[in-house]
Amino acid sequence: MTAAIIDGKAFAAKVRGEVAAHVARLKEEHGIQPGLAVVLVGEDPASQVYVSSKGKQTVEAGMASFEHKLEADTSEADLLALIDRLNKDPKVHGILVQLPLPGHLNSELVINSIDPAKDVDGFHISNVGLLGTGQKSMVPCTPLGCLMMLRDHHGKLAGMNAVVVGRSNIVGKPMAQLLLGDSCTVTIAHSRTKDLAAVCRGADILVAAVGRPEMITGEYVKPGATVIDVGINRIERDGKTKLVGDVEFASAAAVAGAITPVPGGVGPMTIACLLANTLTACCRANGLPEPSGLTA
Ligand SMILES: Nc1nc2c(c(=O)[nH]1)N[C@@H](CN(C=O)c1ccc(C(=O)N[C@@H](CCC(=O)O)C(=O)O)cc1)CN2
Repeated sequence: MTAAIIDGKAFAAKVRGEVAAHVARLKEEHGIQPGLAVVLVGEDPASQVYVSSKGKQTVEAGMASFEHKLEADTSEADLLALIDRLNKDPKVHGILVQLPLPGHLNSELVINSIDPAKDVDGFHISNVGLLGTGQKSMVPCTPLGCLMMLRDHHGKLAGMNAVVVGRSNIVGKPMAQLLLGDSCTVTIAHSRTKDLAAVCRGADILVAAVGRPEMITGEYVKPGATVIDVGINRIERDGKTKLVGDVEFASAAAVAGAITPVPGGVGPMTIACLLANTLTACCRANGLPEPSGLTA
């Protein structure tokens, strides 16, 4: 079998187009412009690229972008004071603190200081609890992007066996909650799961979010399964730096029914869903109906 490629880049462009159309209507009919504030602490090169893409795509969607770039040695008190100002700013509907933060800053404390209604990353403990209990919340962008691609590919997901490899708070756990919300039978597997390959071979939907380059090979894939690769790993190969996922693409694609590539799969959906979440937060803040198809 040769798998169909799920084109995240094209799908993300479609989502961004839908967001932009909603934003234009919000402005025309209500005089409201959604605003997103992104906070970057330090100079991590990958984070700088992601933050700059976020700012560019926010503006392209017709939203206001507020970028706050802070020195790597910024104190926790100064960062919390900035978040407090953004929480109170009516022009700001979404706040995102780019991760990872420098080691001297307490990420949990910082994230939990964001107003949950403006927490467009969906990482605040209140949003985690709301999602876990099936209530309306802000949903983490990467898992939301994966869910959108899966729904687009399969239609209904009810009754499918889903295995999520990875138990991070940012991807693995919320991904499992979302799949459960769509009535999948969900297994969360991880580095200490016994016979991981056999567990994965039970999956109709296999989500790889382990953070280990190309760990999931074709041996882990059930024939015809849909494989979603969340990994973004930079490796050295043949003297060059290469971006690879957590899935060994060639061997997995030979067995799977559908697969997301890296790059061009889940990654672009992360920023598209950030824009969708900012729009959703703005609609909620103004008591307006939420855009359909752009939330979980
Ligand atoms: N506060 C947050 N921090 C981080 C998040 C997040 O969702 N919220 N996720 C990642 C980084 N990230 C967004 O911030 C992100 C990662 C990758 C991509 C992407 O489009 N990747 C491309 C490849 C780009 C490249 O060459 O590096 C792809 O996969 O095609 C977008 C956003 C960690 N931090």
